[in-house]
Order: sequence, then structure tokens, then C-alpha cells
Amino acid sequence: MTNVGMSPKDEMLARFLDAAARGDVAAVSATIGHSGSFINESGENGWTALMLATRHGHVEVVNTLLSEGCDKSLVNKSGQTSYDIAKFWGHKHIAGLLADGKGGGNRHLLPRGSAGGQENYFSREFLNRMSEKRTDSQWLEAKQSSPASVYILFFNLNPFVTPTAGETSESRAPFGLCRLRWESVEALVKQPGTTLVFLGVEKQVKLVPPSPEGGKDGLTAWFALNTDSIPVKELELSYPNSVFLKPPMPQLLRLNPNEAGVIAQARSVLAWHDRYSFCPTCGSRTKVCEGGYKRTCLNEDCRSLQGIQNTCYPRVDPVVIMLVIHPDGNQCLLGRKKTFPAGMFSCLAGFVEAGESMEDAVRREVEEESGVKVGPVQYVSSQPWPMPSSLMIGCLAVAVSTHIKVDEDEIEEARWFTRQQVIDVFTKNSQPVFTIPPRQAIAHQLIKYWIGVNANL
Ligand SMILES: NC(=O)C1=CN([C@@H]2O[C@H](COP(=O)(O)OP(=O)(O)OC[C@H]3O[C@@H](n4cnc5c(N)ncnc54)[C@H](O)[C@@H]3O)[C@@H](O)[C@H]2O)C=CC1
Ligand SMILES: [Mg+2]
Ligand SMILES: [Mg+2]
Ligand SMILES: [Mg+2]
Ligand SMILES: [Zn+2]
Repeated sequence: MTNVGMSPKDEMLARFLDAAARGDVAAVSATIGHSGSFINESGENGWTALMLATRHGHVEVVNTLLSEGCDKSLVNKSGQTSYDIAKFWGHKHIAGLLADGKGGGNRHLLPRGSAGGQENYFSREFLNRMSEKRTDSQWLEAKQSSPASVYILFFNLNPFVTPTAGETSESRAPFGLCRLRWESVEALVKQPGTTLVFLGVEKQVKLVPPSPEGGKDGLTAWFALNTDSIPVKELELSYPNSVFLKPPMPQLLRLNPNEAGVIAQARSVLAWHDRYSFCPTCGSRTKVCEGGYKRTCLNEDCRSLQGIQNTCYPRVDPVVIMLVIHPDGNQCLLGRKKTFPAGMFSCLAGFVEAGESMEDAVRREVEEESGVKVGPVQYVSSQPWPMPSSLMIGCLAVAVSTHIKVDEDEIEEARWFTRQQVIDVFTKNSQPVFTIPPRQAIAHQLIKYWIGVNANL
């Protein structure tokens, strides 16, 4: 089968795809042997060898291609995977081979391409962290006492904020950060029990000539302070409208979204200092260094100082949070904890365990909490969650089973909600049957993302 005008490579590919469609195992194996890259190449309408072999029910060719490591998640120009093709043409055995629960069938229910572009509350950064300056003690000292530097203050990890008038275009943001200067915090910095962290410098360099007091580079440095003993009276006199915002939830969701990120960074690092006062390896005293980004054990023989000194740095706990899509593509799985407000349902979530991939953590947590088994998993976006220091890894996941059996210790109820029921929550067209977390939570954004991608809202 030679086509006029075809390059030798295209001709070979056409012969390879034809062999797969005819079920010629020997020819398929021989071609992969010398031109391995053909295994995932497609011809007309985006059909790969696996799709063609599947279409015609050639189990042996399918097995050969799978054992050679072909990508079964590829889709043709109609958006079908090989698994979809197997199901459509009734080749149940091949469908079984393709749907192994780890990335095979139903991947087409996930949006194609990268899901990026979604910005979550607590993720916006207006500071350049300048980690290289953390070890430059001379520079840090100069910035610390510079009148241009900004200090944000925490009392028992609660930020000092000022109510803001009006609303931003994005949200009602009743609280803005109270930005203090060196003269207001000098005494506090010198008090025992105060923790100081260098957060970074403003990304936007102000158009003022660098002054000797502000440092020669003209950069505006930011620091965070946490204390458990505070000159409350003096602060109240100087800032009569300001308050320490507590409790963390839901108050931390009421910040200006532009400032929520710097609060997340500061609060997580300060909370780490608060919880790791002594060396976690040997219990000795530690020394705060690197601008508050490291605590080094003072016991020279401590194991924490050997190899990667990971226990000396602020810890972050990865958490997976996932919207599970029903195999029919039209429903999603949401659950509620006993502690949620009445009627509220959210995405399932759980801590990633040691030695576990993000995808496997999604599958394990969903099965533990709801009994539902999950196949393909797709990352969407992430969110720092400073209570005290989680990184929420937001995913969409496709269920390969639908029966729900909740883990009653953690979840009170889990349910499949139809796309229409979810749309009703956002549009408030009709009386919604449930509520979801506020837009500041990544759970809200994941649900909205799924609806937006699929309904072109
Ligand atoms: N931003 C958002 O939209 C949401 C955030 N979250 C956050 O995600 C976090 C994890 O969700 P959960 O359902 O509670 O997790 P989970 O389903 O793993 O259950 C928590 C339990 O797991 C154990 N556990 C295992 N590893 C742990 C670790 N590294 N740290 C603490 N406990 C650990 C503890 O027994 C704990 O009670 C929570 O802290 C919650 O604040 C949860 C839902 C929504
Ligand atoms: Mg959980
Ligand atoms: Mg769990
Ligand atoms: Mg867990
Ligand atoms: Zn130690």
C-alpha cells in the first residue's frame, strides 16, 4: 500500500498501523523492534496502533503494544481513548485490559491539556522571597533596622489587621494587613519569646532613589514577628482600629486576597517555630538562622545535622483534595464531615502518606473515606493552607466504581450530585439542595472548574 507523495517514514507508519488493524502481531513486533517511536504515533483521525487493534478486536496485538509500554491514555480526534473504542465495539476482554484502574479507561472525562491558570486564595505572592539573602546576615541586619522595611505582627499566630472600608472587585475584604515600621517593633524584636522571619522583598521596586537608611539597593524588605507577650496597650494607642484576627477559621478567609498569600507564608513559618522549639531528633536546644528559615541543633553530634538536614527547615504537609467524577461524567462525589455547617458538602481530602505518589494518595483517600474506587487522576491546581502548613494539591479524578460506603469516623455522609444540582449551587437559579465551601477554599474552585470545563459556563 504505497501512496504517492508519502515520505518513507510516513509509508512505514502507514504499514505499521495497517498491521495493527489486521492483527499481524509479527509485523507489529518487528516494527516496534526497529522504530520504537511508532508505538504512540497516529495516522488518520488520530488513531494509534492500539486503537486500531482494539477496534478490530485483536487481543494479541493489544497485549504486545501494552507490554511494549504504549500510552493507552491517548485520544483520537473524537476524544476517544482505546478503552472507549473497546467498549463501543463490544470487545469486553480488551476493555478489561485497558481499564486497570490506574490511568486507563474514562480518562476522556478529564479536561484535556494542562488545567493551569487557576489562582487560589493564599497563593498570590507579591514578595520575592530572595532566599539567597537569608544567609547574608549583614544585609538582613541592615534591612531589619531600616525605616523602609515592613513588619507584620502576629500574637499567638493571629495576624494584626485593620478593617478596610469598601469592597474590592474580587470580594468583600474587610481586613487589610497592618504594616508596622522598625520604630514600632524594635522593643518587641528584642524581647525573648519573639520570633522573627524574613519574608522577602517587594517585587515592585518603588521609583524612589535608594536611601542609606533603606539600604543601598532600594529594596523594601518584609519581616514577620510572632510573640506571645505583647505591648497591647501601646499598639492599641498607635493603631486604635486594628485587631488581632482570631480564630484562624473562618477569619483568615476574610483578608484582602492580595495579602492572603503573605499571611499564609508568615503564619506557616511562624507556626513551625512555635511547634518545633527543640530539635525533633535529639531534643536539644536549637539556634534560629537563615532569616528564620532554619533551626539548627546546638548538639554538634546530632543526626539531624547529617545528610539532608530536612528537619531543620519549615515543614509542609502535602494534602490531596479531589473532585471525583462519576463514570457517567455527569455527577460528582462530595462528602460532609460532622463539623461542617448544616447542608454543606465538599471535596474529599487527605494527607499524602510517606512513600506515596499524589495519584495513589487520591485513590487511597477516596476509597478509605467513601468506598469508591478511582482510576485516572489529573492535577488541577494547588493552594497553601496555613492551618498550620498544608499544601492542598487539587485534582480531578474519575471513579471506576459507584457504590458508596463511608468511613463514619471521618465522613458523615457522601453523595453523588448531578451536574445540574451543582450548577444550581453556583447560579442560585433554583433552591440548591446543598451548599459548598466559600470561594477561598480550593474545594470550591475545583467544583467550579469541573462545571466550567464541561458546561462552558
Ligand atoms: N482548602 C480546602 O478546601 C480544604 C482543606 N482541608 C484541609 O486538609 C487537611 C487534611 O484533610 P483531612 O480530611 O483532615 O485528612 P485525612 O483524611 O488524611 O484525615 C486526617 C487524619 O489523618 C491522620 N493523619 C495522617 N497524616 C497526617 C498528617 N501529616 N498530619 C495530620 N494528620 C494526619 C490523623 O489521624 C488525622 O486525624 C485538613 O487539615 C483540612 O484543614 C480539607 C478540606 C478542604
Ligand atoms: Mg479526609
Ligand atoms: Mg482520610
Ligand atoms: Mg488520611
Ligand atoms: Zn538535635
